[in-house]
Amino acid sequence: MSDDKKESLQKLQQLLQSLQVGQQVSETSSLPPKKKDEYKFWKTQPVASFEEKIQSEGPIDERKTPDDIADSPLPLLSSFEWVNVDMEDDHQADQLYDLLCNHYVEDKDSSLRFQYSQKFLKWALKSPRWKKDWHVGVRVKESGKLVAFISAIPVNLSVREKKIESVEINFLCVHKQLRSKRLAPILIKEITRRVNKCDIWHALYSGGGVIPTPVSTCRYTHRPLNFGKLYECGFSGLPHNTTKEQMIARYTIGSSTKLTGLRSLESKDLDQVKTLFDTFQSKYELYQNFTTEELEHWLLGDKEQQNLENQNDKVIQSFVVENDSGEITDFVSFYILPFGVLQDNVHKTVNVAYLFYYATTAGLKEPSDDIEATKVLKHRLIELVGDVLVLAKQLGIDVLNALTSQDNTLFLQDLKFGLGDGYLHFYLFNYRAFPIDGGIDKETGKFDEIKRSKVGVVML
Ligand SMILES: CCCCCCCCCCCCCC(=O)SCCNC(=O)CCNC(=O)[C@H](O)C(C)(C)COP(=O)(O)OP(=O)(O)OC[C@H]1O[C@@H](n2cnc3c(N)ncnc32)[C@H](O)[C@@H]1OP(=O)(O)O
Repeated sequence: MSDDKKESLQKLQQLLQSLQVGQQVSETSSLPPKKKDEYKFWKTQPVASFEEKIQSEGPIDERKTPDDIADSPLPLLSSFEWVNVDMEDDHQADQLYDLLCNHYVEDKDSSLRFQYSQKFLKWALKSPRWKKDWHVGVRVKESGKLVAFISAIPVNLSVREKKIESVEINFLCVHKQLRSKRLAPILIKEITRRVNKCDIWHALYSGGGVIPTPVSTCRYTHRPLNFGKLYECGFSGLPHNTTKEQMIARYTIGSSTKLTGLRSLESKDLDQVKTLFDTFQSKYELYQNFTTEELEHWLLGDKEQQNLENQNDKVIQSFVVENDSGEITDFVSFYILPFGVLQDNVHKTVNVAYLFYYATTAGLKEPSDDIEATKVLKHRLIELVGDVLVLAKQLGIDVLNALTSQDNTLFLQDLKFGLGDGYLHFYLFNYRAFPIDGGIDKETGKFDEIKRSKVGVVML
């Protein structure tokens, strides 16, 4: 077959892929596209505007001090009250689970919704240096019902060469019956106030909808592991002229991992993993600087998960490759976050895993030329994530999702990840930054292994 023909066949396959896999959940997909002046809240906030030509990077607002910040929250309607949701109290953690389970992010046709378990939420919200005061809820005074939530956790970010003390904002949620009443801006102002009171002035957040102004945009991709179930749930469709059996065969994977020395990550590996990770991450333009304690939390789980009898029940799964000399040459991790199937279906959940952090020594030292180093890295990542597919399948995962961030575009196609229809936009609060490559072509939304992403953060 000529190269031209091969290329057009490949393009056709990619197109088919993008049509068939993944009704990706799109956060804030309810937001209609708006003209820039219609962002009534966001145009009052220290964020870059759409039309702005960034001249230099740095904070937007002039430096304030915590004393300049109001001591009390904005008032709510008299029937509601501000509360801290205590994630150490199972009953309150359950109320948050309930709110998110019924009102958080859904796909476009409301057929799937993220199902963050209590275990997951405790891990996500109680990372080192967490504060109860940053788990902000709104309750109905009379019934005590939790109807809205927003959270922050502390993070030490790097934006290119600058280190920025920040928070990561997540789990913004308003009960469906209270939507479109401008409660979200009040929650955002309140979390900003509480974070500013701690002398922190910047934040990282992400979402599926466009607001002013993404610093980077990545795309979701999906690798079916149980095509039959995904098809039955309506998560994946059948491409023209194919049968379910053919698709199942296409996505079949081996039953055992291939890398010699691959095993679960243990606490004793953390120092080595940290050194490896720091080196690997520093090539990105947006990444988090983790302490060893943070790495332990994010890769091994909180104490509750570390103490689980069956480690397969952990929402975070991490693995290392150890060579004959006892050196850790690679690590890779994924987290598990099911979707609840909302419509009447034989299946109640889709078991979804998301590729999380990884690092490898491959391509770091030898060979020295860039093209060769990339080939070595690509080859290793195909092996490493290839084994993740097997490990995830063994845990009963139906689909592995990955963004086009990190070095993912090097292996996505080889490992049969298909383009989803969801994007993830990354935002910085009170910080102007030049755009950061998200691994996709801005015009077509397709990924390209030549154009690698510079985004090294992964958000839950
Ligand atoms: C220094 C520290 C700083 C800390 C703060 C940093 C910033 C953090 C920012 C938050 C990062 C969150 C990260 C995550 O958790 S992303 C996950 C977001 N959650 C969901 O998608 C769950 C399902 N949806 C809902 O619960 C509601 O629809 C939400 C709560 C999203 C909006 O409620 P509602 O639909 O009832 O709307 P409203 O009438 O109250 O308000 C309308 C205004 O809100 C703006 N809006 C809507 N959705 C989002 C969104 N996802 N990020 C930022 N802004 C958003 C919108 O443009 C409009 O403003 P403007 O267009 O008029 O200007």
